[in-house]
Amino acid sequence: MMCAQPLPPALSIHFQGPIDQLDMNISFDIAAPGVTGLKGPSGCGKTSLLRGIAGLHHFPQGYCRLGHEVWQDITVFLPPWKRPIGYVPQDGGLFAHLSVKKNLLFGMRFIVHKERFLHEIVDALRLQPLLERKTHALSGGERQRVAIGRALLTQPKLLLMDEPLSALDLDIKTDIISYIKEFLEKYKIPTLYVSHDAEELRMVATQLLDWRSIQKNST
Ligand SMILES: Nc1ncnc2c1ncn2[C@@H]1O[C@H](COP(=O)(O)OP(=O)(O)OP(=O)(O)O)[C@@H](O)[C@H]1O
Repeated sequence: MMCAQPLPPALSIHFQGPIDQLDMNISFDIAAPGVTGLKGPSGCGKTSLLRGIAGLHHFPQGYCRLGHEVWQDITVFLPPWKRPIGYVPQDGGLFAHLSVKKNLLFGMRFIVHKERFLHEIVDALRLQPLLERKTHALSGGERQRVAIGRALLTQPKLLLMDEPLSALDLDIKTDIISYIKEFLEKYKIPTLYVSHDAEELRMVATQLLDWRSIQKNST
């Protein structure tokens, strides 16, 4: 009789070794899709961890697997453009030479029902008045909303969010968190969500990771 193989963890990470001044040694598995909140002291390496998962840092001893797909091990290192992720960096990482609408459309080429999907996200993130603007003419909170919209519109297999709502005030933040949660549940996108704000993490996350619990002692 065939036995069903247990499903692998949704995300499995081990990064060890130096990048610039940082000596990273962390290891964790995330068992199921959902929003995993990550907190830790300033400068501990959270952004560097996300960049490692995105393939923007190459830790000397690294292992990174999403579901059955290995993105990094001793023989493999997938470049960032081959990793189906959505990444919302702290500064938004928008393309300065493109309008808000063109930023949003970037990466949507494989999405069906494009117009309807775009309309839904623009509406939920209140981006309609910004669509023709250049990104240098946006406030911090506007940049963050555009960056979130751009990441969601690619329907990634993994979403990495680094302080994505830090510039928004509570009213709009609460609405946007409700929408993001609904979206991620609908499309079953595992998400790693970094924030210093305990209340924000409580609202958005289905589980929490503390940096100290994933950090391994160097030998
Ligand atoms: N480009 C860089 N060159 C040199 N050192 C860097 C660079 N970027 C980050 N670091 C250093 O690496 C360490 C980890 O930085 P990182 O941004 O990953 O931390 P963080 O936990 O995200 O911090 P914060 O919560 O303040 O955003 C810090 O000591 C930082 O000074």
